[in-house]
Amino acid sequence: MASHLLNNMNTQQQDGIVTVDGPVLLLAGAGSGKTRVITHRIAYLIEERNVPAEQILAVTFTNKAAKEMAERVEKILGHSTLAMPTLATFHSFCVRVLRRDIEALQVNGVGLTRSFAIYDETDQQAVVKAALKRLGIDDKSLKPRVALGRISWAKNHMIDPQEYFLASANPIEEKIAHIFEIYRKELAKANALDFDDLLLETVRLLKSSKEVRERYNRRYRYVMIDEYQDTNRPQYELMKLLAGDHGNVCVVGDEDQSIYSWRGADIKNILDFEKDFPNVRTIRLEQNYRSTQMILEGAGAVVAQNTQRKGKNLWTAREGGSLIGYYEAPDGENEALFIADRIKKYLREAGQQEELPRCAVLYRTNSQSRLVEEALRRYQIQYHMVGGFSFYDRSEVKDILSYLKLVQNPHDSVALGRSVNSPPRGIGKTTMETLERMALTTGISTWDAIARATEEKLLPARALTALGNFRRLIEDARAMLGPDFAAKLTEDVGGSVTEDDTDFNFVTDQVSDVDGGGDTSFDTSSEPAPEAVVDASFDTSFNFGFDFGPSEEISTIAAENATDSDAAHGIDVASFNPFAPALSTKRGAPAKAEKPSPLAQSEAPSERPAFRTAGEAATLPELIKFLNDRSGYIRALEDEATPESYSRIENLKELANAAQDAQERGETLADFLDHAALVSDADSYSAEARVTLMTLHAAKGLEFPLVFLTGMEEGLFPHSRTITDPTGLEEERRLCYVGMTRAMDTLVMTRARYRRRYGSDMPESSMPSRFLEEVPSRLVEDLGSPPAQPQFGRGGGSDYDSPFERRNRFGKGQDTDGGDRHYSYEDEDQSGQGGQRNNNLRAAALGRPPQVGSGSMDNIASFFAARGQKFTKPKLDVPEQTGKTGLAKGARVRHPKYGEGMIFECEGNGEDAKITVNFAKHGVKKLIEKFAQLERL
Ligand SMILES: Nc1ncnc2c1ncn2[C@@H]1O[C@H](COP(=O)(O)OP(=O)(O)OP(=O)(O)O)[C@@H](O)[C@H]1O
Repeated sequence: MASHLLNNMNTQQQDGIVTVDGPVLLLAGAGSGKTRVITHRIAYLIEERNVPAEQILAVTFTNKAAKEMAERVEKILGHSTLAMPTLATFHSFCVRVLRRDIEALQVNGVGLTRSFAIYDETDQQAVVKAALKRLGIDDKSLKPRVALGRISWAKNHMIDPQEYFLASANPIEEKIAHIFEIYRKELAKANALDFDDLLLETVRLLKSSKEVRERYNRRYRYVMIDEYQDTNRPQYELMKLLAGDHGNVCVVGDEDQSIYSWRGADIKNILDFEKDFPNVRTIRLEQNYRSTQMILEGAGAVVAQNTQRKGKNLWTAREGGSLIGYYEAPDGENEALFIADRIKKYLREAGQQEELPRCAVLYRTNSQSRLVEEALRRYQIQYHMVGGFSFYDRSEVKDILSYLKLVQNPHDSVALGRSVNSPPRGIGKTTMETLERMALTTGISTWDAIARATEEKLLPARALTALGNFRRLIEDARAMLGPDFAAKLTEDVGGSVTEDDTDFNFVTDQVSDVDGGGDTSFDTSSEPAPEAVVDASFDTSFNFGFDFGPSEEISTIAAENATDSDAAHGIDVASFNPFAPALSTKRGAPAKAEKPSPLAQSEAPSERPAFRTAGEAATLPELIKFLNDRSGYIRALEDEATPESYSRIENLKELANAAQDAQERGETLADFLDHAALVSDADSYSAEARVTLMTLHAAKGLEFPLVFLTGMEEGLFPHSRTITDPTGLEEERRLCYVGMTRAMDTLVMTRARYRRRYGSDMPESSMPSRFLEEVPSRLVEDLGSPPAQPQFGRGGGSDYDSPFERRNRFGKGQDTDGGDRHYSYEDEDQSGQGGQRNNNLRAAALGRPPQVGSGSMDNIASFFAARGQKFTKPKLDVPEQTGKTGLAKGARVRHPKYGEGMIFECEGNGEDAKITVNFAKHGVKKLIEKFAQLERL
């Protein structure tokens, strides 16, 4: 059937789009248009096959990919449909399923409820630490992170604590099995799941409940799984369960881009798909539309060294292109400066031609970003870093999120542990230990332990008062989510309540809400909210949206009315939806709750009315503001009165903004917390950024006209952990392939001959990555790497002797324009007289003129001048200084790295004044005064 959706698609792509019935394996090489095929396939199902959108499910790995897919589908369809297919990540899909159906797993009413919490790594660590303590294991002999890694490994392989114990080969493994068991029980008690559990519990649910499974199979008639090569065992099982009897499952992947074995991904899933579904149709996408032939050939040559692959003949019509660039810097700093220089040039040149010049600097490990960041700052180049310290990881944000988690699920013991004394409210370690012991011995949650301790007066009066206040704070916040809260508030401020307003119904089905689907198999009928119990003495004096007045100690909800059950407050926190109007509109299914909330509009807080319609609960930003204030958190930060504490306050305000955005998207408290938990590193990628820094893992799926692949050194890439492990090494090679194939027009690979490791004073010599050797030399151009130097004071010989260099052109490029070039400013290690003399000797040996002032600012300037480029001295991101610090010859100084020394010589004046210092332990160093951080002794 000719369809406009097949326009501009090659034959294989067309096949991939129209083959919608039965199992399909789409083997898609890098840049071969798999995202394009998936999105067109979805549009094809909707437009040409008249499949209702809500019957389509596409699962990806990142929120970013899911979002992009949704946008692309909408664009292809040329309109936004009321019903959209479900485009979700594995984890978010599982959260939706569990938020709706997890209670089907309960046995005799025992089991997790829909208001379960999601534990992130910090929460998990807290549980593991407590388990270690309980077992009397020193956390230095067994690191919590290690134990957690093993637990996660076991879960990803679907091994339970007992099986783990039976298979354990040594006492450490046995201990981990015990920790695993405690960990499992603690999470169950806290009504919490970790990330791995989200998948495991969904699989368990779909396996154990035929009714639930069939409902999802009826709902999702067409299932697509992206990045199938990265699926682990639970994801594989989930795929099979979702494929159901209809078998309309299309998996898309590239075995050469499988890079997540450390997260349990099993490359066999893709290699064996044809065995799992004997009637599978396999389609190979082999035309690459992204990269030049040079880049593709280079990447292909690298990955061809792997044995675990099906093999593809990836080709491109983009013949030629520039050679793959290679630069070998003397050290990490110079590597970074080289990159910054190239980027500056690229942005200047490309900026005139391309609409949006974009480039990426890719590295194997996050810590490599530091030097590149510093160099970019020196060059005043703005950059965007993916995977830095996430907003949701900041301690103050985590603290307030813990309060919110507790409002959602008071049995979340980790959230309670985090918030109970933050800010300090006199609840000491001993009190908490007593409560935890009580919880442990009686099998109740810490929250319930507080109630019991209060009832039975098991703790000193002071502790009980403090705990009572804390408990009331949470109860008050929970009460804000109850329907009667608004009526109460309205009465108190003299507002009028209409009859219609009083029977507000909560929308209970979050799965449909999020999907926007109207499938009847997902009954979205509203459930009436249970009666709310709010004491008549409820204090409404705190003024929502403005100033929250008194802190917790004068909360007036009577303690006796603060009960533990969700129903007691008339809220079902899992299904509670304070933003029903937005939601109902989205779903096109008007409900009684549609009456627009005055507070659901984006008014500035100060413009909001101080009352609301009865039946309306507080909004999410109001709840956050209430907690910020009544917990005393903001006040404590204000009291600190430091720039740091003010910036923390700003972060908390930003959290309220995030909540406002969430509200406008129609999200519930549970959605908001889920979102905060599921935000991942890769999600911070911005397509508008001109310069992006990220790890190779995060770069998956992206493309850039210019890509730098840095740190191409043995031990760094491939990572030292994998060097003796053939399987690990193959994965590193795939990672290299992923990195290289991100480049569209230009690929530059760099390495440093010497690199500082583990903060060592002396940089260590490195060997070029074996992956460099695997790129045929005819594809490589040396970008002017300076010749290897004998390294002075570094204890290592020249790596010119490396077997890789001898065998490969990498690292032995012709130094076409002569000169011993260093992108170095202080070049402290070589600026001593001896170093200079030997550099010049080396230069002479290579038939080049001796250098003047090697490694100094002037040298850089002359280097650039020699290349016919204008050298603009970079402005550094450091406070301007006069350079006239009064340091003179003979003065004694201390340097942060070189220790004590005496000034030997001072040259120049002003901000570029240079100082030569004779350091007791490190000899003579020439430093630029304004950067040297010298302390006068
Ligand atoms: N038939 C086509 N004609 C023109 N351009 C195409 C075609 N198919 C794909 N492209 C372009 O090729 C590039 C790569 O496509 P896409 O991102 O879908 O590839 P991919 O297979 O998902 O890549 P990877 O797996 O490497 O991340 C995009 O810029 C896309 O627009």
